Amino acid sequence: MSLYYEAAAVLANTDKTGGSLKSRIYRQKDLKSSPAQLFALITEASKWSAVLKDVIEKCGLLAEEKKLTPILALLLAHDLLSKNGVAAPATHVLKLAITRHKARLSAEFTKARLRAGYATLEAFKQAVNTGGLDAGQEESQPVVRHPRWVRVNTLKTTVAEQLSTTLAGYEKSADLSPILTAPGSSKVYFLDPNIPNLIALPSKVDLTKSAAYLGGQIIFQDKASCFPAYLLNMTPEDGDVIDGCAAPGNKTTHLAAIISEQRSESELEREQKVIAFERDKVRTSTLSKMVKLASADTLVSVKGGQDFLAAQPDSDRYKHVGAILLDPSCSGSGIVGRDDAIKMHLPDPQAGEKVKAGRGKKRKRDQKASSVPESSTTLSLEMEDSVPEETASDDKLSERLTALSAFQLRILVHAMRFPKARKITYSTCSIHFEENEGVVFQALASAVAQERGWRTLKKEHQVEGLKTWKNRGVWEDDKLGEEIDVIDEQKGDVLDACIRCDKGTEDGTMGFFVAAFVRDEAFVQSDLYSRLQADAQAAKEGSNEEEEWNGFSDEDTIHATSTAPTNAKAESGQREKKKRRGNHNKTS
Ligand SMILES: C[S@@+](CC[C@H](N)C(=O)[O-])C[C@H]1O[C@@H](n2cnc3c(N)ncnc32)[C@H](O)[C@@H]1O
Repeated sequence: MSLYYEAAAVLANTDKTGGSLKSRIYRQKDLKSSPAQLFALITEASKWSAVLKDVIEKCGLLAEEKKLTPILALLLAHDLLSKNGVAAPATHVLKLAITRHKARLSAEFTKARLRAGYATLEAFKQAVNTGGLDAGQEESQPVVRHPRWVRVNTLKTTVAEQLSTTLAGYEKSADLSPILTAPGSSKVYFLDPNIPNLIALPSKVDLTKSAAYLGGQIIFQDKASCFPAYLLNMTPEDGDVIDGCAAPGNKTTHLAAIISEQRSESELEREQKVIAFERDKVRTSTLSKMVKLASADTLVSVKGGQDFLAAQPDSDRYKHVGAILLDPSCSGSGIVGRDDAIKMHLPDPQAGEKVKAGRGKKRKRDQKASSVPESSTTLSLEMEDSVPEETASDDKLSERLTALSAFQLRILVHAMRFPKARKITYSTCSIHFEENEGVVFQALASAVAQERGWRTLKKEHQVEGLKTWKNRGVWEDDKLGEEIDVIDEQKGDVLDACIRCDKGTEDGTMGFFVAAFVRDEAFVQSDLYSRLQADAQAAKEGSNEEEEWNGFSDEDTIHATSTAPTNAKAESGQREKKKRRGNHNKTS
């Protein structure tokens, strides 16, 4: 019988344990029931709770059964009425306490169904499962919800195919606002105008069990998270692309889809690849699964458990890398909880007394009674931890931002060292200047960026769907160190090149930031020339053995952004080579 007691204990949460419902259950070590069973019971019962609260109160169950708490009554009534019965031996005290009232509970349940306008139990279940009973509430006060963004995976299917299968019967909306306020899981969709193959659906549409989702034909990916791969604007001439921080792989598979779409149009013989680095071994397994499910495995080479910072830019392995997507670990401050916090409406223990007092009097039936009665006690349960990778903590925010931005700058500057790279996107799901524009300005001021000619991609040169995006970079005074000398004319251009998304707006996005960097072909050629010279020199000195790249230290010089790119490109390449050899010598 531990199932109901354990579920009730999780819900009562007397220890005030933090975190999502899922993490609270899965973190408990001494459970007798399976965590999956507990999670399912609680989430299912919560969907029915508005109905069951009413049913339990009308029966006066809690006044008669003193052994039952409101939570226990709700969980047991749920299994008795909408499942196959209570999962306990026939003589168990809890089972007896609920089954004694089965006839009255069933009768009230039927009345609730009919009041809500459902002729069959099946139809009633369907409405409850898809949030259809929320309609009464939402009519009086429309709630704006974060949409469910669905990227159609063009490696496996097309938008047209998905509209006629997975989304058959859905009506097209001309703009996003009806999606944001759609009650329950209304069958309406919006085709995104900025990102190709992206569809917005009402928040509560549940496609998790659809064949398309399970088969990798559609991928749940927030609109903003689709910006980096699209902004990179890959062409067949760009060669390979590195995803430097890849797991779980949303952007990796997006890149693969974009490359694949162009493959048919390309006359180049060499096939482009996505090289996906993921430092964390556990997250690598998620990445590999996602890549396979999306049918991207022939295009993606997963560098699992490998640190991008340790990748040697001059290595032959990366000689075709013309583009790099960097989406490093960040504070996650832009992430929107997937509006899937659930509410559990609990029955009022006093309701039985009122029922007894009122019994015998003719009750006026309200045919139009709301299917979601007002609740006196409601539990709100977060379903998922909203920050999947890192957990932001307010108290040490400034320290954390300093550490994160130092790492982000380091990884971005490292990407700028790949000799053939001519495009980079840098993104975070953070709202903080320090991790966003702050990193961009510091990267531009780095010796590597200046010597290699990196600059931000101007708004007017951005890919069609994003040059029209209005929300651009912001400036915050006194956030950059004094060594960064940003001159005013340049500041405006750089900020205009940066793209921001805010959460909770009519755009329906999470909080996000992305900037693209580019450099001219002359700089790329000059880098390659430097590399050839350095190799020749090294061969002459007889020290051309394989080296392990240890990266530059964090103390890499940062120059003022006003400095013009140097003409002495070959020399600068030599300097870097020497420095690299120096580092190697020190560590070997
Ligand atoms: C924000 S997540 C990336 C999300 C991913 N781009 C997507 O859209 O699905 C950052 C990932 O980078 C990984 N990471 C952090 N530093 C790394 C490094 N130096 N090399 C490779 N992976 C790294 C983290 O383990 C984490 O999985």
